[in-house]
Amino acid sequence: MQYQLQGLYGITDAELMPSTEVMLKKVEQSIKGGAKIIQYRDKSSDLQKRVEQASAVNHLCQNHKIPLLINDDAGLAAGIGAAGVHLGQSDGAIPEAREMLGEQAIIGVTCHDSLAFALQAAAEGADYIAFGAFFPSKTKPNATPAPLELLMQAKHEVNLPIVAIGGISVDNAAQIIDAGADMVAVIHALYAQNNIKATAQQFHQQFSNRI
Ligand SMILES: Cc1ncc(COP(=O)(O)OP(=O)(O)O)c(N)n1
Ligand SMILES: Cc1ncsc1CCOP(=O)(O)O
Ligand SMILES: [Mg+2]
Repeated sequence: MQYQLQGLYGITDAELMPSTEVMLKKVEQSIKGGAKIIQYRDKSSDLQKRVEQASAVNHLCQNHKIPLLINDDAGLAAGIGAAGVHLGQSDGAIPEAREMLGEQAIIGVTCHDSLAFALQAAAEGADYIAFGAFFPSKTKPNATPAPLELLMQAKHEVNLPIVAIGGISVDNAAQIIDAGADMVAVIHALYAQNNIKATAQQFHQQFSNRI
């Protein structure tokens, strides 16, 4: 299936979603509010939990025709038939992930604050590039800071959809989108909210204003 790589990109979080049931409810609310891509991100080594949760979220996403990407783990993505994988700079090679997942899979790559990483990811066959953190992140306080101007520069120099991540909220998303981001990836400012659907709608609105 061809997916639209634009809009709100929700990323799951083990602390904000302490059970699979809570995870499914929160992710569904975000999709109903307009999230276009979901990532399953769990940094634990509990393989059984990871398989169970990733499979459950994958079913939910498939029902809504939304792609689920698995963070870090192309093997898990292949095992549960997810739409793709998100790879950091130390999470394995793009060609190997492509081999495991196939031509249709979405492979996203973390580029931190580096245009050189982005150009390399593009040359190796990535489907999107991700920069950040653009703002202080509650989820990942030590993430490399990235400047807003990088988005505009990448827009001109790399022919791939761009994800911005790190401390993005409904209050600062507009400047990120104006600077050239095609997607905003959000954890805390989405999934820690009481009304996740309404928050997702607010993010979605900021993209709709520009389409
Ligand atoms: C969409 C998106 N962008 C960046 C990241 C960060 O990936 P990585 O640098 O590998 O860090 P971890 O998320 O694995 O801690 C991401 N997950 N998603
Ligand atoms: C995984 C990751 N990589 C850079 S910042 C970040 C966390 C994003 O979470 P939040 O939206 O809560 O800042
Ligand atoms: Mg990673």
